[in-house]
Amino acid sequence: MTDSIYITEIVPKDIRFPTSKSLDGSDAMNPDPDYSAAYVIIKTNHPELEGHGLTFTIGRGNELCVQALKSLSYLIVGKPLESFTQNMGAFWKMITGDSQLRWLGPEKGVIHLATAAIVNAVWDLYAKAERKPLWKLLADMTPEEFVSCVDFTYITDAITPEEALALLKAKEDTKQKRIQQLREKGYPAYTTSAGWLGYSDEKIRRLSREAKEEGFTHIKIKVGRDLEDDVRRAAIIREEIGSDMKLMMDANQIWDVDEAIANMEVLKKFDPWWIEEPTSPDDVLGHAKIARAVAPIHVATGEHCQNRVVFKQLLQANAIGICQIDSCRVGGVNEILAILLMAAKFNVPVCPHAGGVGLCEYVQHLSMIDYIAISGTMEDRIIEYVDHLHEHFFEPVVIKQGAYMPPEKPGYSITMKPESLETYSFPNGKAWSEEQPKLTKNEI
Ligand SMILES: C[C@H](O)[C@@H](O)[C@@H](O)[C@H](O)C(=O)O
Ligand SMILES: [Mg+2]
Repeated sequence: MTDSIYITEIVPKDIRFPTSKSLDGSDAMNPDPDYSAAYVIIKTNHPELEGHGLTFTIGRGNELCVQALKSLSYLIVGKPLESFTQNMGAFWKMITGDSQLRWLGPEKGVIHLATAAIVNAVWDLYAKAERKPLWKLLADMTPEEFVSCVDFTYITDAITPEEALALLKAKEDTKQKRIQQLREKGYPAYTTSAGWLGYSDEKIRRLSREAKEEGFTHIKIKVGRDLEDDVRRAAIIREEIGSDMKLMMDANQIWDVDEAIANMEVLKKFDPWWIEEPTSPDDVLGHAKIARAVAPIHVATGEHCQNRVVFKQLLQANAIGICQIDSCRVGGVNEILAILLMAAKFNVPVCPHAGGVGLCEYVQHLSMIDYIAISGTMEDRIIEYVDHLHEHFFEPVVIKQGAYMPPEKPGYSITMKPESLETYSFPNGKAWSEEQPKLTKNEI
């Protein structure tokens, strides 16, 4: 039905949540994030049909992404949706290929974050027009259609379209079984909500206990501000969760390479499953050195990995044991599919970065499509879950017994409620224009 749909306008919005007040989301590098979204609504000639998308930032500078969205909008406004959906790979190349805008990246930074918001909004619109959740839209594609969504530029030395096709064809016959499995049991989640760096020891203890009671089997803790603190906090969490549950650690880029190796030598006694972002996200060889030194602890990274090329190098250099795709750090669904295909070829499990605002809503679709059509397995795979801000979405994630249940409404699950968009609009929404009292230390 996409042929009669025209894109008439895009409406960008600067949305910010004052999460820094309660230190939700705090880590060694980012002590006081305000979870934010450069949000975009794609309007069409059908008033009831809109595409929604966002890119995640942590507050100041969100306006730069909003401006970049406006700059990109001329590439889609006035065009029929079908001109994109008939070849989604070509659509992505067009959006990232405007030479003047490309100069700002290429394919990295603010312009790429904004690209993700627009690309994801087009996928949301496409899925809504087809009346399917995004994961199902992709699951119903033939391997040929699926491969045509991917731009293989710069990655053919790691995976060719023919190899991708063979990989997808090998999973084709068993897709339905996995869809059924997902609908029955969901996709396992881990929680980061217990271990933010700004939380008190008592709060960490309580939240770890609650996470275990809620059925989570994996929990992530923030490290990196102070080694002694890390040891104390890890000991508290291990005390609460016991030795069966998996514990992951996230340093959010705070260490130099040798420092990461030395600190993990101390922290390894808590049996971490992975160390996430141990150093600069651009340092492929540094990650590889750390990975060799800390094995069998895995190195995980990706939330600040700027594009498929850097993911390719991380995989080629054996620098990561866990591939952490981020739904809007790279250029949206199409580029994610490229990374999922490469990770499957290199046999590296994908555990997406989520949390933020809207990231859980997004990434559940991506892990599900990885399971249904690409890797075909959930072994050593788990989706991050953070228990914040879901109430602002029309179709918030559903977690049952520590697992994400597949979304069933059409689209990419990212549509926010109008009242939330209004209240958290920056700087004039009520949440920002009315004086908010700061929380006291005890309330945190
Ligand atoms: C500032 C943010 O909350 C980060 O701490 C968060 O994305 C984190 O790295 C994560 O892995 O969830
Ligand atoms: Mg992280």
